[in-house]
Amino acid sequence: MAGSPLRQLSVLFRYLRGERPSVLLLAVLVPLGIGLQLVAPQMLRRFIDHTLSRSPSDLLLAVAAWYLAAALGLLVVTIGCDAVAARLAWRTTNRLRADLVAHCLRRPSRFYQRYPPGELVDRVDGDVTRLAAVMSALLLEVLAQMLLVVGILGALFQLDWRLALVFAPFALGTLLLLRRLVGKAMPFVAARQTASAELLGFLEERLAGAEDLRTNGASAHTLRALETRQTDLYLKARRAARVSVRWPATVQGLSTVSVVLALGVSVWLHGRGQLSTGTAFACLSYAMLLRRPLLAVTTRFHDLEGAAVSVQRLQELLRQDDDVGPTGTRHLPAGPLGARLDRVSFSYDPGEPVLRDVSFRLRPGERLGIVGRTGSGKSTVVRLLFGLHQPVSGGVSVGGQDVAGLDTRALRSRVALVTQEVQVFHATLRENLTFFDHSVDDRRVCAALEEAGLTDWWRELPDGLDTVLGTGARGMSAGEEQLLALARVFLRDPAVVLMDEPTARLDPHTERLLMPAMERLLEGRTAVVVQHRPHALRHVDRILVLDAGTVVEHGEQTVLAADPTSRFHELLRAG
Ligand SMILES: Nc1ncnc2c1ncn2[C@@H]1O[C@H](COP(=O)(O)OP(=O)(O)OP(=O)(O)O)[C@@H](O)[C@H]1O
Repeated sequence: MAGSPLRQLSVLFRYLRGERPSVLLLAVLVPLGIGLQLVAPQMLRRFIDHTLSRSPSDLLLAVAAWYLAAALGLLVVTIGCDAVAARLAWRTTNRLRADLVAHCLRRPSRFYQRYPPGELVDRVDGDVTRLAAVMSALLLEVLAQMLLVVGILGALFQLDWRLALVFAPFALGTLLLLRRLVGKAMPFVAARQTASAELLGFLEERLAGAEDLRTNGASAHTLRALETRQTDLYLKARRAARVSVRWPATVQGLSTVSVVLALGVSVWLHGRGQLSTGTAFACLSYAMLLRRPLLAVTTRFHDLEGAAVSVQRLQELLRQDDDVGPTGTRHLPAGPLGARLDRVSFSYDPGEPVLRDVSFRLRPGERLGIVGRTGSGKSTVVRLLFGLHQPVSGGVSVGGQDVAGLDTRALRSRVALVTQEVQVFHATLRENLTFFDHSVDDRRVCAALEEAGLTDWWRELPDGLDTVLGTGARGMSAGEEQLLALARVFLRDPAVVLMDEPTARLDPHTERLLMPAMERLLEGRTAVVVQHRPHALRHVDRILVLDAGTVVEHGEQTVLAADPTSRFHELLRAG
């Protein structure tokens, strides 16, 4: 938690670069507002002194008119400043939010294992919103109020240097105190925000699994766990509030002392005939005015510390630069593509290898089925071919090109991955298939649905291709969702199809219904299909059996199935 809040927040100024007109406008409005605030006590001084010296009423009226004009001007400038600063804050933080979302969209699956969706939402939205609230406060209250303090001291000096001498140590002392205290509450604020994000992550996970929790009788446990987390958040929030509240109270006390001091010095100088009544009144006005910026800056530091912690959390997120795909620039040749693993070893973390010396070669159009016990490394092979990970040693290639050297978009356009997880977006059926690419012709969309065997289903939908699917809209069965995933692949027409247990969450009957569509999809394409149930691998040419990351069998499916001594035969028999 190193660094002061202001240093942490300075990273936000990068986002101010594109906002020159608003920044320039603020650069004019803020000093103007400060000038108007400083000028008001001077008007009062003149008014009082002219009144006491019985000056002509025209002069008094003119001073009063100027005072009113200054007050009105200040009102207009304050409203203008607030509006420009709020707009600036929203525009800059919206850009920050967009950067964060773009960054998250590039992250691999392990990033989402590290940050559950609820916690990510708290960072991408909660932290950014906290920053939006503070950006305007930062611009207006911290910088402008500091300027106001300097302006007041200057005005006092101009009135009488002895007055300035009384206030300068107070203002300086307050600022030094603030400097010492700034950042002290940050560890506590960080603990509060982490607890809050964890609570959101917990809620998101438990509400998403509400049905499972209810049917398995785990609701009471969930409520108890919620209470524990809420208590933790409450205790951390209370601790942060206690630490943060210390110095507004200190500054409040100091500023009261300064007003009493100003009053005493003014009365003393006035009594000795060295200060006019108007000047004494102006001095008191400045003393009151000085309280405002110092108190505002002080109380705002609580928010600023919270914002600085948000920036730290956002920076931590932005530092996660483990990219989701290969970073190369090469493209794949047109036409059918082969695939190859050449003596590949791989481990997720430094430690036990997950794959050891795995090799196979697929000619264009050839289909490989991978079977093996749970945890034997089947999905890892698929992820390597999809460019989600790089091997520790050995080579992974598609179409004769090393996957690591390929352009990610080029790879994804020719290689498709189907898993058991199907994300149905809250969007129309058409958008769910085209991934929001509105240039795709409806005829191609319908053809893809037909290939997937979904024609009867979608024709029954109330709004056809415009029917909204997903949460809160038209629900789908697990089988229909899986067919939708196949239709997405048909639409993209890739050369290589990778399937990672696409039917794992389906019952055998639904799985059988899906088989014709899967067979159509694999026809004429190079494919790697991972399946737990070896019976579901009818449509592949070759079989590779993995055991603890090592290839223990590899051959033609028909040959292995017919050989009673083979591992594959044993797996088939075991069912
Ligand atoms: N993201 C990850 N980080 C660390 N270890 C992982 C990760 N994903 C998988 N593993 C580990 O790597 C090993 C192989 O996992 P993999 O998912 O490839 O196995 P699998 O054969 O597909 O298993 P299953 O049949 O259960 O899906 C397992 O021990 C697993 O715990």
